Amino acid sequence: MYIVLTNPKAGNGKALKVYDSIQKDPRFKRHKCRSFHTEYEGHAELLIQSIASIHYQVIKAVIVIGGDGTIHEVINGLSKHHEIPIALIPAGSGNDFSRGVGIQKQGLELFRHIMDHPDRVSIYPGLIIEHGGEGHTGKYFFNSTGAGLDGEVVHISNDPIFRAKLKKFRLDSLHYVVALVKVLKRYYPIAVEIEIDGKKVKYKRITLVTVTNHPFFGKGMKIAPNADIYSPSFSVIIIQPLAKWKILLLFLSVFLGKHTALKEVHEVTGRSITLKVKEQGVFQVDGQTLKYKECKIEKSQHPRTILIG
Ligand SMILES: Nc1ncnc2c1ncn2[C@@H]1O[C@H](COP(=O)(O)OP(=O)(O)OP(=O)(O)O)[C@@H](O)[C@H]1O
Repeated sequence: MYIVLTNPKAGNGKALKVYDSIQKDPRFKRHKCRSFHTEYEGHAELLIQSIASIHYQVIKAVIVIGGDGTIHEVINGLSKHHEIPIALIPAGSGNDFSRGVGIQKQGLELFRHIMDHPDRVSIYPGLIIEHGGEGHTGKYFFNSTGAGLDGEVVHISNDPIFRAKLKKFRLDSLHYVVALVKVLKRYYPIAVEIEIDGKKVKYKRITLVTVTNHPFFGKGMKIAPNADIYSPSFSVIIIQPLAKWKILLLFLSVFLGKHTALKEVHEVTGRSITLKVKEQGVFQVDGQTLKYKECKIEKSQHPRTILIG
């Protein structure tokens, strides 16, 4: 049995169109695909957790139709079932994980490929665990996590009122750019202590720190040009304070991965990273925001099979 999980809101309804096309394909019935649609934020995680807890022995794969937010919920919902393969039919507005893992095909063609002869790759998701807070719970991530400017931009760009306003002016595809401009008006660099594989550095002021599994962030920006999802290490991008005009230059060059030429931008690799901010700060984790004071980031000990095409 295959579980097909669709977020009908992803990509402004694109996921629903993709689902409509694949459920008409004869393979859908032949391979015993069972479909579920998410109904609210966070639903994918709860839904897949309860489906997997009952049917884990017969699930051949979970096929996700959606974007980065949906796939993030799904890996966390499957945190007790590392053996279940996941496939993503990208239908979000950003689709950074799809770029990072190298998915080439789309929609119905990708579905047919996954059913007939999928390429199987194995990756180690990231795991972020809070230190010293109330939760002590971990979150898995496929893309990246970070604090500073990117946390603030994601925080604003996920605000439903902000998104509704952009939609009204048909600017929703530019939500990261508009959020960046908004954040820059009042943004102050943060103090952070970063420990990478046992080496600790205290920064009085940085613009952002991002720990990433693959190069892409915020709809195809090549934030960490040398990151590789198949590597056992993360890429860590540290950006020291920049003049505001230079942040815009950074923003323009990041799509080509050329921003690392700026002297304020550093890219290093590491397997075990601890981030400690002075006051509780906004972290983005796969485009969702969480508040931490201190957190540890490592690769999951369990590989996850991804079906791609
Ligand atoms: N029925 C629903 N109504 C409203 N929100 C939903 C629903 N189902 C899921 N969501 C939420 O929609 C959010 C966005 O989904 P997703 O990230 O997959 O699409 P996207 O934003 O278009 O793509 P991307 O993240 O790749 O830019 C997720 O955080 C998820 O929790």
